[in-house]
Amino acid sequence: MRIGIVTSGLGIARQCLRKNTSVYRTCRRQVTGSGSPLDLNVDSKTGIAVLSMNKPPVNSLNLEFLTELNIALEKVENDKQCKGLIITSSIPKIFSAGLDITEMYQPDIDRLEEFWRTLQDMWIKLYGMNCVTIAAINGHSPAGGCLMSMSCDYRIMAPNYTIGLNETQLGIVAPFWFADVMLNTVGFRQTEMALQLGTLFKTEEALNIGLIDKVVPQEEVLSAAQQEMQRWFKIPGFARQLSKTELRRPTIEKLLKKKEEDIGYFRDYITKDAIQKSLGMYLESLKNRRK
Ligand SMILES: CCCCCCC/C=C/C(=O)SCCNC(=O)CCNC(=O)[C@H](O)C(C)(C)COP(=O)(O)OP(=O)(O)OC[C@H]1O[C@@H](n2cnc3c(N)ncnc32)[C@H](O)[C@@H]1OP(=O)(O)O
Repeated sequence: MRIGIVTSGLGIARQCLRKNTSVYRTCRRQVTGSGSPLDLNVDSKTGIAVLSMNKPPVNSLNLEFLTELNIALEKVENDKQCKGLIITSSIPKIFSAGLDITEMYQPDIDRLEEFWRTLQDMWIKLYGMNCVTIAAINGHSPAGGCLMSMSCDYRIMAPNYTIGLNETQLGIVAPFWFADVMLNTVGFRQTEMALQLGTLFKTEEALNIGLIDKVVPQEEVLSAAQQEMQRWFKIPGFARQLSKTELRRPTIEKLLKKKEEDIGYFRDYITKDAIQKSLGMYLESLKNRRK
């Protein structure tokens, strides 16, 4: 089954979310053309869903894209046929460039808050997914891209890319829940160094510190993820799921308790003059890189 979801504005996205049971039908109908930022393929035989991000140029996470991701995650979670989810990218050499910096630079405040809330929701869903989740990292994966990868159960990455929480290099700070996920993944010492230095790890370095679990050639990333999934499927689902929930629940609950506070903190922090200046300079440096 091939399902695509188009980004034709928040209206449709919200409509899909509200009428959750008809999401499949509604979205399939919309999809026929090209231009969908997400491809969701569910193989009913294997029970594996492949969610491929396809938002040129760099799969940056803006409000609309995060909304689409939320819809897709919800669909997978509600689909009794789906036992596993692989997240990957259709953009050559990029998994995801992380949060769309233009959402945070000179923002409209209402949209900024909605953006952050939607990101929180996406992370809560992904980190807490009952089904097995594997990140097939076939490109660079900085900041928000790294958060998405770390939120999966297993990470397979192609060589010669970078991954990490590089926020300090932008002059900003990774939120506590980004840091918590990294802590849960690689431990305190690696996290305190990586977060302060804003380290972007090369694939091999990421493997060495346990930020990713396996390296395979670029063209094998997806098939390796499909293969890995079989190992997880052999474990009785309920026992595996409960083990995951027990381990991840405290981290999710920490954010759930402070969701509104976190949105306010983010808004006040991001709109500070000094932070706006840093973001503006970083955006400029990205644009000038190719000159
Ligand atoms: C208390 C809370 C505090 C705040 C917390 C905020 C947490 C933030 C989390 C984040 O995720 S911030 C984003 C961090 N991301 C990055 O630093 C990645 C930046 N991008 C790159 O390094 C590179 O673009 C790339 C991903 C390695 C790809 O390189 P490539 O050479 O293939 O493409 P580019 O020519 O650099 O980019 C093409 C195009 O896309 C624009 N762009 C790239 N990344 C972003 C982004 N994250 N947001 C918005 N736009 C981005 C880039 O400027 C180019 O634009 P044009 O010049 O074509 O207009």
